[in-house]
Amino acid sequence: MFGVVVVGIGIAGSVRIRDLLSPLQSTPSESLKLQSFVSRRDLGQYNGVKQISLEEALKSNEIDAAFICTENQNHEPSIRRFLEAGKHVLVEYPVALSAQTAHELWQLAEQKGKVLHVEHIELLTGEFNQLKKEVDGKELVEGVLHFTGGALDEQRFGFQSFSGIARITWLVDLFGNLTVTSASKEENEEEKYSKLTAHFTTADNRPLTWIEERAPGMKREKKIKFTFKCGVLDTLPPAPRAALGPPFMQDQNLFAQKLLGQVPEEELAAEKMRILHCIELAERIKKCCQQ
Ligand SMILES: NC(=O)C1=CN([C@@H]2O[C@H](COP(=O)(O)OP(=O)(O)OC[C@H]3O[C@@H](n4cnc5c(N)ncnc54)[C@H](O)[C@@H]3O)[C@@H](O)[C@H]2O)C=CC1
Ligand SMILES: C=CC1=C(C)/C(=C/c2[nH]c(/C=C3N=C(/C=C4\NC(=O)C(C)=C4C=C)C(C)=C\3CCC(=O)O)c(CCC(=O)O)c2C)NC1=O
Repeated sequence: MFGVVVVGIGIAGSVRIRDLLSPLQSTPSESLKLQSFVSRRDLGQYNGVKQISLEEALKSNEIDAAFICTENQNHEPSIRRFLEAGKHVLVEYPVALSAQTAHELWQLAEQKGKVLHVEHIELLTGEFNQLKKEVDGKELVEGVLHFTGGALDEQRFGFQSFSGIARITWLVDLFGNLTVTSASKEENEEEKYSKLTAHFTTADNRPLTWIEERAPGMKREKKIKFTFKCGVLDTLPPAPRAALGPPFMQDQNLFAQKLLGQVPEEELAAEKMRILHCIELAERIKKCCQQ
């Protein structure tokens, strides 16, 4: 059994608590035991789980792993403290807000011999599984991924290429490693409107464009237009419910498998490479926009 503490009780943190309290039967999640949670707010208890302070969590012998579900700005200091305290870490994406920090955090995890797991539920949805099947084996000519969503505060969630890392991850998982060719950002501070446009090329020199548009009240939605040699894909295929349960639950199982030593080294290495590659693209986009 691995004792777990959840840190940060927002949308993601409350789903984590729910899922930890009701693991799917006969899945690796059954080896996780939710012990307590940490919050800046004084909640006392939440769904029967007790609140403790961050210091108590770091010192506690009954806690083996922390789920970091706070805003992006807080990921780095939290991951560092839990790894330093000898705990395994699961963090909601993005792992960090700079490429250098991400590298340092992995180094620290390896030095401490602990698991550093980054949630990427965007790869675990029925929608994405279906899309991946459709794209598989087709030859890309060019593509666009356009995301819209509500405003996110950059102070708390970081530059848009980092908070939007899930879109970069989609493109990399579908089309392989990418190169950023240019990027720009439009903003209207009064209306809290922002639009990021990034251009990439694939290893075969095919162009891909990512647009991330955010404003208060804007509907959370993804649109695609992928042109292949054999035709155009311009709607996300209808998504069957994922057979393995909701995305956060699948992610929790993956983390438990890592703790149990059930994930092959090559898989861990490939995942780490993908995450670091995506963070490096995010960093490159940020630099282009700030030039
Ligand atoms: N909501 C979702 O569906 C998904 C969220 N994520 C990631 O999950 C993380 C959290 O996002 P949401 O839950 O949507 O945001 P949110 O704003 O609902 O929750 C963040 C929570 O963390 C708390 N918090 C911040 N700093 C803290 C600290 N130092 N100590 C304790 N608590 C602290 C805040 O008070 C807030 O309750 C982000 O990294 C986001 O990118 C990732 C995938 C999906
Ligand atoms: C309803 C309001 C709502 C909010 C405020 C919300 C926030 C939210 N959803 C995210 C991702 C995500 N959120 C979800 C799914 C969900 N997330 C949920 O809160 C719910 C209810 C679902 C259920 C379907 C998924 C699958 C991702 C990964 C990125 C993606 O594919 O869109 C992220 C991480 C940053 C990002 O990729 O944009 C945030 C902050 N999601 C929402 O749906």
